[in-house]
Amino acid sequence: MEKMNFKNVIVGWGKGGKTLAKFLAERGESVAVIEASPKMYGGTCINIACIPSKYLIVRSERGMDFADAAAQKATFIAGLNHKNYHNLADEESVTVINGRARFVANHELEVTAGTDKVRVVAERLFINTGAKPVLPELLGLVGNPDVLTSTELLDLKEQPKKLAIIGAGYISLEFASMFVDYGSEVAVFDVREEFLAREDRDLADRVKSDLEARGVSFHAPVELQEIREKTLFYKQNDATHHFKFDKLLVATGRKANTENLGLENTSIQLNTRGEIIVNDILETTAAQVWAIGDVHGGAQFTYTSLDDFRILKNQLYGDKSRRLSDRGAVPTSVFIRPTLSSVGLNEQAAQALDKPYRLFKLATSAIVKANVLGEPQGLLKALVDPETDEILGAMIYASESHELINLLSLAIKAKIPYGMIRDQIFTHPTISEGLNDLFADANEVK
Ligand SMILES: Cc1cc2nc3c(=O)[nH]c(=O)nc-3n(C[C@H](O)[C@H](O)[C@H](O)COP(=O)(O)OP(=O)(O)OC[C@H]3O[C@@H](n4cnc5c(N)ncnc54)[C@H](O)[C@@H]3O)c2cc1C
Ligand SMILES: NC(=O)c1ccc[n+]([C@@H]2O[C@H](COP(=O)([O-])OP(=O)(O)OC[C@H]3O[C@@H](n4cnc5c(N)ncnc54)[C@H](O)[C@@H]3O)[C@@H](O)[C@H]2O)c1
Repeated sequence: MEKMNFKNVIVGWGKGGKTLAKFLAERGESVAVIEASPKMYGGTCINIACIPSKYLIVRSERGMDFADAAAQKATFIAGLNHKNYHNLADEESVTVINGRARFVANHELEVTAGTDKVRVVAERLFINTGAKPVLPELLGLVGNPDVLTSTELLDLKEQPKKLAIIGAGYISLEFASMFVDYGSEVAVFDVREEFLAREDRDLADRVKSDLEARGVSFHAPVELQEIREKTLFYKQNDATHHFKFDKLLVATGRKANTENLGLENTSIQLNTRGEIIVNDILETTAAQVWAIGDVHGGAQFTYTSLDDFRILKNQLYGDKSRRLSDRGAVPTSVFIRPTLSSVGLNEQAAQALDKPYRLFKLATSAIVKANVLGEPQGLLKALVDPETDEILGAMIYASESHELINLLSLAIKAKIPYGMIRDQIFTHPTISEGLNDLFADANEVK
């Protein structure tokens, strides 16, 4: 069997890994990137997750027809995939190896593509294999052609008229918000009673009632019983109900992609959730082997995978000052309508930590731009440290909050006192100028 040797090998074309590969290539180091599927050049985000979903979401909000949006999306994503491939493959010192990698030893992999096999030996190894959907154990789920994960749903060419969704997390809410805008009937089922459990109740309740007002129905807590062809049977309040669907989306979380990776042949250890154990600088339990992105657990975002790259770059070529533990508050955005974004501590987290806070609240309807946009629904909240005046956390449920939250994230990191944002000049009319008002004395909740 052919044996290839490289200084650096990256397993999986994830966000952090592809950025690292480019960086290493620009330094002239030999790099191999092993990717299981040509459809995934560029990784999960651009091919089957963030980008295709946001492409379709934006067009649903513009009133576009689903089939047209889906066709345009397919062309757009094919272009991104192509661009991502060439971004690495055209580098002189990069070798793209097509096939599924499996460890045979700490620094040796066997890569299989059809009947072809090669051995790849690496001085330094970076595991960036991402995550995959968790499927609940439910009779009739596996093998049902109308039961889909987000990957297959994003590939549909025709709009499902009736969409059932199992799970009420990030993926579910984004798809629910999008498909009601395309005109589908959407019903969401969750085993957990509490909606968006990590959010403060005032915000979560508003998100739920706004989605309900737009036509999404929520059923929780339910006990899922079985799926028979295009019908979901579930129990709620001791009675059995059913929902007939065209397509059913399973969105019950994603788990680290470590199965069948041959890690039993190495000293790379997993935790009980099957995630690769890493230390504060992303080293696994094997020397000269690192893990990047979803595969090592924690927050599952493209931008945290990218930040893993920054840590590795700093640790391997910089002043070794960056680590996971200095990442600070990671902002998040759920791309529903309007967007729900947050960073840092919310009220329930502050209370759990016994952390004193001053609370500021503003209804989105008080921001003129939100009314101009025709999206006055929503709420802004911020927590401030009573001693230092620093912002502890912010939650914005308003149009364009996915942009605004990054400004607040920076303010938290830079320890900017809230008064500076209250008195900052912002352009008009914008959603950002709402921050002048949010932090005004009159909006402090005593
Ligand atoms: C529907 C959806 C929407 C999302 N929206 C957002 C969003 O808006 N914003 C956001 O930040 N995050 C979003 N996420 C999460 C985000 O997509 C992931 O957190 C991110 O892509 C993880 O990147 P990664 O670097 O860990 O690896 P990935 O990008 O997941 O890359 C892993 C790669 O490894 C390959 N691979 C796996 N096993 C092997 C093997 N044995 N051999 C060779 N190759 C292998 C895979 O084919 C894949 O290409 C979304 C996720 C989903 C599912
Ligand atoms: N905008 C973004 O940044 C974005 C968008 C989509 C996904 N993502 C990432 O992808 C990850 C995965 O998303 P997700 O929505 O699959 O997971 P999630 O963890 O956000 O939500 C899973 C939901 O499924 C429910 N659930 C679990 N088991 C169930 C069962 N057996 N029956 C019914 N309900 C069940 C949970 O109660 C929860 O509400 C997210 O955690 C996020 O990190 C990010």
